[in-house]
Amino acid sequence: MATIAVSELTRAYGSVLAVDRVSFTVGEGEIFALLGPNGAGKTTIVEILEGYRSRDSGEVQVLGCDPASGGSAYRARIGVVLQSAGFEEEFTVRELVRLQCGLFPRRHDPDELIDLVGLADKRATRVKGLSGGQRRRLDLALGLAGAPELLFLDEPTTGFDPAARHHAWDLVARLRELGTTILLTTHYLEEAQRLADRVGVLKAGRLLTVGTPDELRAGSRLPTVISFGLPAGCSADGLPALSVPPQFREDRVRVVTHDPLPDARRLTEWAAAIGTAPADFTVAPPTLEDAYLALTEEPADVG
Ligand SMILES: Nc1ncnc2c1ncn2[C@@H]1O[C@H](COP(=O)(O)OP(=O)(O)OP(=O)(O)O)[C@@H](O)[C@H]1O
Repeated sequence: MATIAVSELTRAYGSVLAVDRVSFTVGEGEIFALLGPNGAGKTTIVEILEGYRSRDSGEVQVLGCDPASGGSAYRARIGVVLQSAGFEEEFTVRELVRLQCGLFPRRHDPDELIDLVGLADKRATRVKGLSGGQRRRLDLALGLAGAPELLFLDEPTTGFDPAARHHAWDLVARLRELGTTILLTTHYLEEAQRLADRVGVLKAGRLLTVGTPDELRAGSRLPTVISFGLPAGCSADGLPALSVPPQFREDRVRVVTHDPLPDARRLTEWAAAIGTAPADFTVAPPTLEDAYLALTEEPADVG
């Protein structure tokens, strides 16, 4: 049975149709990322799934319950990590985590949880002495306090430096290993590519597509870009025939191709024949971000 099953979910605020007949499922142990531009409807969907917001129509089942009527028993089974939880600044990390763990019947050991989120050396630090990234780790510890079967992560690494972001990604990977199902929202496409088993892309309340990051990249039909520096003494005329005319930018050549393999083969054979390796030869297939931008920048499908 799916951990989350949403069918034809609809929610309007006055004349704004924030969520328009959205359907998707999330399997047990899966990491699912909801993506979409500002105002696409992500928060509305997540809050309906958490049981904090009502819906106008559609079916929603989460952990076998309807969140609208699940009450506190339902909410004890989920973990919610918000973007900016307000903390009691005078509490220490350990005090806050212990208090939060005490609220749940099924709970983590507070000290293990502090270790898990990488705050072991900040156990006795007051919240007011934590950096922004450390506060986000504390957010995560508090969201995990009830050993949730399902975790909602709302933009978990916004404001993180690169090292803290990688640490958070490792942590999510460990949670996956522990079997936690995760619904993630993020504006970082690299984060979705790294973490999500599947992603759903929303725009103006409609779910445009659902698939694995690789399926979305392949489905985008965007070209691959082969680029390299022209070796000294070589002219553009000497390049082999390719599936498309190459473009020249300063001293670099760009081949924007839907047929990358034969083009790359011709170019490497050409390089071998002239005996000089082109500088910084790269083959860049479309990224999830490219596919996402192509999808969300298309005119809206009305109907
Ligand atoms: N309480 C509310 N009252 C009126 N309109 C709302 C309310 N909450 C959201 N909306 C509108 O519903 C739409 C969807 O908003 P929502 O917050 O779900 O989007 P989002 O995808 O989470 O955006 P973001 O990426 O900016 O967080 C937007 O047009 C927003 O203005």
